[in-house]
Formats: sequence, structure tokens, C-alpha cells
Amino acid sequence: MRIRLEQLNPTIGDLLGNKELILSAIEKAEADGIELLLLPELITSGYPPMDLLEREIFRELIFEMNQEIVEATGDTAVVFGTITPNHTGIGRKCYNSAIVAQHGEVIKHIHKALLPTYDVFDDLRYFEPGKEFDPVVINGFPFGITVCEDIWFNDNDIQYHIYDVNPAEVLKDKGARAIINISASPFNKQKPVTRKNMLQNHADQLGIPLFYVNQVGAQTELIFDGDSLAFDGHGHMNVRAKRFEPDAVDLDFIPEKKEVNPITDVDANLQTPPIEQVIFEGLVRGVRDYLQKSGAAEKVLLGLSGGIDSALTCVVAKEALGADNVKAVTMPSEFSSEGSVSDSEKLARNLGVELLEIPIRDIYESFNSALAPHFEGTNFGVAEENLQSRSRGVLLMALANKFGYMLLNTGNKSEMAVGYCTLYGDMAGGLSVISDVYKTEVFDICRWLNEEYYGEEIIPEAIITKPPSAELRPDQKDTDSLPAYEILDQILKNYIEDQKSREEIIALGIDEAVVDQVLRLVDVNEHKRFQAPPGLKVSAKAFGSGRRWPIVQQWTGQEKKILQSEKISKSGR
Ligand SMILES: Nc1ncnc2c1ncn2[C@@H]1O[C@H](COP(=O)(O)OP(=O)(O)OC[C@H]2O[C@@H]([n+]3cccc(C(=O)O)c3)[C@H](O)[C@@H]2O)[C@@H](O)[C@H]1O
Ligand SMILES: Nc1ncnc2c1ncn2[C@@H]1O[C@H](COP(=O)(O)OP(=O)(O)OP(=O)(O)O)[C@@H](O)[C@H]1O
Ligand SMILES: NC(=O)CC[C@H](N)C(=O)O
Repeated sequence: MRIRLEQLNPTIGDLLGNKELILSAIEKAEADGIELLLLPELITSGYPPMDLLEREIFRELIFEMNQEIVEATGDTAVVFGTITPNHTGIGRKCYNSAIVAQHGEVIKHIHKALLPTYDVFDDLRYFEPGKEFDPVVINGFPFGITVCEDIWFNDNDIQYHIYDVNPAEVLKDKGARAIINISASPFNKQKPVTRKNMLQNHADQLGIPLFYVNQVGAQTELIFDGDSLAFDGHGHMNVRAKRFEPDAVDLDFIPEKKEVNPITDVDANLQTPPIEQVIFEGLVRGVRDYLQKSGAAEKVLLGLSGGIDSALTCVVAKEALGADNVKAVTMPSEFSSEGSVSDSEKLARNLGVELLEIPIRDIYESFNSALAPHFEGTNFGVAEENLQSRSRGVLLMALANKFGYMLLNTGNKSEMAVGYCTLYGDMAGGLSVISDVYKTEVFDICRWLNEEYYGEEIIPEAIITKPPSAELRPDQKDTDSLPAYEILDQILKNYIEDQKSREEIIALGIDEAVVDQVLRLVDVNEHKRFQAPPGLKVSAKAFGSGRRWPIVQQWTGQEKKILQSEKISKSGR
């Protein structure tokens, strides 16, 4: 049986555009003699449609679209993800379904049973869970069809084992001889490996082939990597689509032998590339799709400081949108190093990006003199530091308004975590490009870009080797206020992504006072992140919709220590 896995890049809410994508995929599959075409989860609406699903008209138009898609099918059987109505009158208004159609008729509706509600997912808010697991006969062969989370069952990395049924296993027990999974599974830097391993385990343990198709493209903070896969009945991965690009891969499925043989040349995609590459490619897709799909602007603007964060952001923007669509601005102050301007000039020249120079010395002085009578008798401090950052923010937003650019925010995850950034200053912007990338990863990616991606020094070496500095007061270094980034990032990863307690982090051999300082900074700076632009998610736990932390709260994380010392002092009395 000739099967095509087609990873499409839908836009949430663009029902006409998505329908066009689906209908042309069906037409092409027919023309190419494909017998079974697999399309991703919720491809009609784009995933995740969120509260659009609460609009009756939105649901109704998709139900109509389902009918048009079904009617467009011919000899090629098609499995596509969409919403279908819940007619029972009890529960939520719709299901998250796979429709199987051929010859203009529906063969079956399959409803997603396991509805994730952790991290960024909120399926149970909108969808009624499916409860039936029955194989579907397509072209004479019994397939078990599952929708995304339905298959996320045997993965050791899953934090929440909340389900009591393994749909793929039930389907096999009921006679399915291959499993299909249609997905909208967002990228994180571990996913190309964890997802592949998880699917491989299924194919291996069940002893039947598995076909997996995933959405591609970015939707606000989520980036979908595609990376559609197929495994034979022994768990060997034989087919792998491109990452971060729409792609269609064809395979020959020989049911008697449980064989899955690629027809499309997929060799180049089989290996998982280095983590720096997948993060970089994900960010490029994230920026490109944010601009194209939101219609916010065609061009972007950013402040180039001669530091590494704005350098990486500028490279991502250039690769996403082309040099002509990126404008950089250097805005030296009296505390800026010489390299701040000259390194920015070198980088902009290497990338072919236009660089404007707008010094902020006079603006800063003007603020200072206006405030002087009120600040009299006080020392230079954070207020004066932040004035520089805010002056830059005002200038950047003025340029954005005047010329229709969208400002890119350049803050990294380490700084966002501890609040080392200025409200209404360098926190300005429409999209945070690297807010889920730790500072140590920013360095790794920049080195990888020069060594592997470009094969030459596009990012000036000085930008990579200079000690990080906000340059807001004389001789300032980030390490004056923060631990070294290697230590900081280790603490942050353990705390944020691995959900470790203060005691567990201290047990790793990190100084207790440093751990307490960092955890405290993370917690008290939630108010800043709440006001930050949306950021592209590349880790298993990003700030944003997948991490909900109370802003007004009194938990310090030191309660265990405090309670213990109270117990000791009471027992001593
Ligand atoms: N819970 C809460 N809810 C709402 N607002 C809250 C709040 N807690 C404090 N605030 C407000 O937040 C204000 C403090 O925030 P903010 O004005 O941003 O200033 P702040 O966080 O005090 O200072 C910014 C720090 O970031 C450093 N920085 C700035 C710029 C760039 C970089 C870099 O390297 O990239 C580093 C800078 O050197 C300084 O140490 C307070 O004045 C207070 O009004
Ligand atoms: N002299 C400057 N000219 C232009 N933009 C600046 C300048 N200084 C800071 N910025 C902007 O503010 C952001 C925060 O910069 P800052 O130098 O304070 O710290 P950083 O987080 O280490 O960033 P970077 O590594 O880009 O320097 C920069 O990424 C840049 O966009
Ligand atoms: N759409 C979904 O059900 C996605 C959930 C799934 N665990 C994933 O990360 O891919």
C-alpha cells in the first residue's frame, strides 16, 4: 500500500487557507497514485485553536469544511484531523477527531481519547474525550488510528501518567495490524529524540508498523517541527520527513511482511542533528511564521549592542526574513564599550543588514537633568541604569511605528528567569526570539553558527568572547549581580524544567546561598514575565502559557528549612 505522510503548515483560524492546503494535498495524492494520505491533527483549524473553539460559528464552518473535504476524496483514502460535533447534548461541544474518508464518503470518525491538560496543552477544556477504540479497515487492511496524545503513553520523560488506557495496545488487541498517529506535537529541543524513541518503543513492543504525521510551522509561541516518521513492525525507523518545513514523504507498506520502505529519498533526514542546529532552525521558523501568519509586519527591527544576545537574535531574523527585512540600531551611551559599536558594525556588515546609529547620550542627560531636582542627594543606581535601557526602548518603538517594523526582543531565558532586564526598556518588543534559550546555549549556538552553519566568522569572535555586560554603569559585568552563567543555568534548568526543590539543587553541590538567591529572583520576577512579549518555546518548560506561577504569593521555597528549624527550636524548649 502506497502511503503518504504529509506535514502541512496551517494557520490557526485561516479556514479558507487551510482548506486550500488540504484540498491540494488530496488532489496531488490522487494524481500520484497514493492509496492512503495521512494529514495532521486539527489541520482544518490549525492547532491549538484555543478559545476560537468556543465560537459556534467557528465550529459550524469547520463542520461544513469537513464535508467539502470528504466530498473531494476519490480513490485515495484520506485521514485528516479536525473537530466533529458532539450531538449527545452532554459534555463539551465537539471532539478532536480523525476523519477517515474515501470515494466521497466518511469511513469513520475517530475521537481523540487522551486529552492533555499539562504544560501548554488544554484539550480537555474544549473537547469531549473519545471512549471507543476500534480498528478501521482502509483498503482492506485494519489500522488502529490515534490522535497525538493517544500515543504518548510509553515515554519515560512524560511527567504526568494520568491515563489508565493505552489506546494503541487496545487497538492492537482488537485486531489493528498497524498504528496511525496524526499529531500536532510542538517542538522542544529534546523532542526529536524523545518523540522518536517513544514511537519506536510502541512499534517495537506492539510488533506492528507505525505511521506518524505531525503539524509543521509555528503558532505564536509554539513551534511545530513536523519530523513525521514511519517504523516497520520491528521498530526500525525507515522514513523521516524534514524538520520545520512542509514536506510529503511516500512509503511502500507491505502488510504481509510488516515492511515499510521509503519511496521518497529520506536518508538525509534520518539522523537527528546537533541540538544547536535544531534550536536554531526552530527559532528561524518561529520568527518567519510569527510575522507571516500574524500579519504584524513584514520587517523587524532590533537594538544591536555588540553583545551576544542581540547578535543571535539578528542572525535568526536575517535567516528567517532576509537581510533586507531586518534593521539594526546601535545606540551607544557614555558607558558603552568601544566594541559595542564596532562589533555591531562588523556583524551587520557580515549579515548584509542595515545598521542605524542613534547615540543616547544627550537623551539620557536630558532625562537626568529633568530628574536632578527630584533625585538630589541620591546615589547613581538602578533608576539611572534603567533610564538608558528605557531610552533605547522609546527610540526603537518610534522607529517601529514610523516605518511599520515590529521590534524583536532580545532577552535570553537566564535573564528573563532572574529579572535581569528592564520593564518598558529592553523588555519591549512584539516577539521574544530567544527567551527560552539559556545564556550558555546562546554561546553554543553562536559558536555552532560560525563553525558549522556558515563555516566562517560571521559573528565576530569578540562578541562571543567578551564577558557579558549590560553596560549601564562603568565597568559593569553580569557577574557583578549574578552567578557565572554555567552555575546560574544549571540551577535554572533544575528548578524550572526538572522541577527540583531547593534541597535537591543544593545536593548537586551548588552553594546554598547562591541557590537561595537565584530561586528567590526567579519567583519574585514573575510579574516581569507576565508583561513580557510572547516567546518562542524550545524547551520542555518555557515561560509563557505552559508555566503558570502566581504573581502575588508568599511561597519562598525555603519553607522546608524554616519548618525544620522551627521544629528544632520548639523541641529544644
Ligand atoms: N510583584 C510586582 N508586581 C508589579 N510590579 C513590581 C513587582 N515587584 C516589583 N515591581 C516593580 O518593578 C520595578 C522594578 O523593575 P525594573 O524597573 O525593570 O527594574 P529592576 O528590576 O530593579 O532593575 C533592572 C535590572 O536589570 C539589569 N538589566 C537591565 C537591562 C538590561 C540588562 C541586561 O543585561 O540585559 C540588565 C539592570 O542592571 C538592573 O539590575 C519596581 O520599581 C517595582 O515598581
Ligand atoms: N548600545 C546599545 N545599542 C543598541 N541596543 C542596545 C545597546 N545596549 C543594549 N541594547 C539592547 O538592549 C538589549 C539588552 O542589552 P544589554 O547589553 O543590556 O544586555 P544583554 O542581555 O547582555 O544583551 P546583549 O548580549 O545583546 O548585549 C540588547 O540585546 C539590545 O537589543
Ligand atoms: N496535541 C497533543 O495532544 C500534543 C501532546 C503530546 N504529548 C505532544 O507533546 O506531542
